[in-house]
Amino acid sequence: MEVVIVPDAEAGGELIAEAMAKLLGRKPGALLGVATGSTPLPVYEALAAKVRSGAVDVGQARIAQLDEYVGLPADHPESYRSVLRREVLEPLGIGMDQFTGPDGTAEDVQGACEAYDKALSDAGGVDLQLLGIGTDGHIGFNEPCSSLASRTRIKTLTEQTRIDNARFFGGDIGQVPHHVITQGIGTILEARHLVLLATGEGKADAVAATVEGPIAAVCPASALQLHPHATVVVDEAAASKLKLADYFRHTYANKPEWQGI
Ligand SMILES: N[C@@H]1[C@@H](O)[C@H](O)[C@@H](COP(=O)(O)O)O[C@@H]1O
Repeated sequence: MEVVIVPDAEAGGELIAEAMAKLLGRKPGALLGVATGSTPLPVYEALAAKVRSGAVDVGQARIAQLDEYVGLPADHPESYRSVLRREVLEPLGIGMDQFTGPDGTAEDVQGACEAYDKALSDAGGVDLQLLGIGTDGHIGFNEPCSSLASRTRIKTLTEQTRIDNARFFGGDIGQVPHHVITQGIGTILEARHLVLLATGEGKADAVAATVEGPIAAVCPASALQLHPHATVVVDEAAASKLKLADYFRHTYANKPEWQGI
């Protein structure tokens, strides 16, 4: 696992957008896995700026969703499909025909989960999966003690995650669904490159457990330690509880320039 400590969220966004641009340069039809939440926004802004300047062509790029609320109509403004349309697809000029996500409105939720897992592998697998992290170490909506081998499935949110996400529902926790569909941890680990971005002091404990703690289902993001190509990008505040911060700074400062992340 590589840990890159950046000065701020904007620098993290630029670094990851650059990695996405390089990937699309060598594989124009790459499948990019995207996440919701506030953290990835600087990545999408930096990538959109590259599209506008002509530095990257997303004409053939494909976008895959990480997780979704169960029961929100697809056109509800806070369904993750709507959020991604607004924050990723529209700014990048990518159409819905280049997008794939789970059906959070399906009557047969389990069937929808299995269908999405299969759709991802039929699409050739995710090339780069961008991840945020919950304050409890969750990735996607894989709450603590999710199986590290899990596939896309329905999960019940913890109260903490519902409290954290109430801000997107006008602060009304009653509006936050209890159930979600999420790519499983086993599904996420199949992506060719995992890039987790964490910013702010509120993520410092979760980042320390992810990077320097044991691989344990109680911290789902620690599963990244099992992946052959995982990059954790953190700002100074999110890195503040890493014991090996100086080592991570040293290795990143001295790696070959051609290597990228
Ligand atoms: N399902 C999403 C996660 O994918 C995201 O990483 C997390 C953190 O969000 P934020 O980046 O806003 O802290 O929120 C939700 O739970």
